[in-house]
This record gives sequence, structure tokens and C-alpha cells, in this order.
Amino acid sequence: MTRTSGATVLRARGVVKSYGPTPALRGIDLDLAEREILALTGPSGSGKSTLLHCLAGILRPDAGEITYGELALGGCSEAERSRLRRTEFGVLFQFGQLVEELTAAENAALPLLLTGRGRKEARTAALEWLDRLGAADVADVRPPRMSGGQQQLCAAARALVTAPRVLFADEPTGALDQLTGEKLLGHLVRAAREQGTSVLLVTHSPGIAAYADRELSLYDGETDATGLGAGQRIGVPR
Ligand SMILES: Nc1ncnc2c1ncn2[C@@H]1O[C@H](COP(=O)(O)OP(=O)(O)OP(=O)(O)O)[C@@H](O)[C@H]1O
Repeated sequence: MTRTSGATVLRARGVVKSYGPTPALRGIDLDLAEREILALTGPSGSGKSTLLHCLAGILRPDAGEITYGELALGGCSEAERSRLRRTEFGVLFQFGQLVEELTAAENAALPLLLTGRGRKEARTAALEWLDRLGAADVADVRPPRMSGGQQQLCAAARALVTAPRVLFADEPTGALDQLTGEKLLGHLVRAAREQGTSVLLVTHSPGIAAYADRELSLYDGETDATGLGAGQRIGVPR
């Protein structure tokens, strides 16, 4: 059992988002605590990815408020939101979206190079992260020669190399077989806990959600009838 500190790092209130006539989120409230790993679950089309994109500052909600610490994302310019994603947030998607021409170590070092760190420092940090995530053996391999699991480990190293306060992971194991997926999650969760990163984890899989401290379920753009996810109703955080 892992205790969170309780301080809220990311807060959503009344978040609404539609795509043209299609409502995706109908007024979501959510709190992510420091060091917490929160699983966002629910059926296909329930709004999980849309919510993750809003919380990460990638999409702008139509209504409602999202705050990161004291900072209201709605009041930030695009440039400020990009800076947040480079420095405070990490993102990991179903397909790692690695640069094929670069090795695993070069891919993992990219976020540090983009924030102006030196090549040597960035490479050292990238190698450390690949090692922590169990992918040191592919450090000098390019993505086309890696397995799907190795590619996701490399993408996870890239997402964590800046020591983000929040990691947004959207179905990070969705393209992997169950065993490889659970191995990736095990590494990811341990690494996040070690450095105190909060994680918002979108998943369809109960096996993967079990790695989280708490679960929030979405149905048709809303949290369930009580306004609390299944995990909250049964008294999680575990
Ligand atoms: N770019 C888009 N344009 C139009 N409608 C969209 C777009 N993205 C999502 N939607 C719609 O918004 C709703 C929520 O979709 P979203 O992808 O957020 O759900 P999800 O729970 O993440 O689904 P899945 O588990 O299948 O990824 C769905 O009705 C979906 O069809």
C-alpha cells in the first residue's frame, strides 16, 4: 500500500467538451493528489482520452476549470501550455511515437535537449532511465529493430526523463500482450513512485487498473451516478 501526501496537484471542476454535436465530457470533477496513481477507466467512447487531453493542456475544454497547483490552464497561452508539457508533464501514448532514425537513448534524451540541457547530461540521464525501466540492452538500437514492449519502455523513459510532476499515460499497454503490458506497468509504476510523479493512467484493462491507488470510471462523459468512481466508493486509495 502506498500513501499519497494528499495535496492536490491537478484539479478539474465541471469540465465539458464536445466535438461539434458530439458531447464527450459532460461536467467532470477530478482531483489527482501528489504521488497518486489514478486509473481512469470506462467503456470505449466514454471520454477517457478526451479528459486526459484536457488535463494535459492538449485540448481546451468548452467549459469548466482545470488547475495545476495554483495555475489555471484556461488562462495560459498555447506557448505556456507547451512549456508545461515540456517541463512539468510527461505523456505516454499507446504507440510510443518514437523517432525511427534515432536510437533508444537518443529518443529518451530528446525532452532534455529540447529544454536546453547539454548532450552529455541528456544522454547520461536517458541511459539511467532506460536502465531503471529494464531497457538498457536496447540503448543503441533504433525503434524498427525493437519489439513493441521495448519501444514502449523507451517511450516511458522519454516521458519520465525530465522528472515530471504528472505523467499522463493513455492506454500505454494497449498494443502489448498481457505479460509484456504488466511488466511495463510494473516498471513504470515503480519508477513513478520512486521519483514522486503522479500518474493519470487511462486503461480498459482491470489487470492494469489494479496497479493504481484509485480508480475513477467514466460513463458517457460523466463519472458514475454517485459522482465517484468504483475505486472511490470502495474506499481506495489503497
Ligand atoms: N476528434 C474527434 N472528433 C469527433 N468526435 C470525437 C473525437 N474524439 C473523440 N470523439 C468522440 O468523443 C467521445 C469520447 O471519445 P474518447 O476518445 O474521449 O473516449 P475513450 O473513452 O477514450 O474511448 P476509447 O476507449 O475507445 O479510446 C466519443 O463519442 C468519440 O466518438
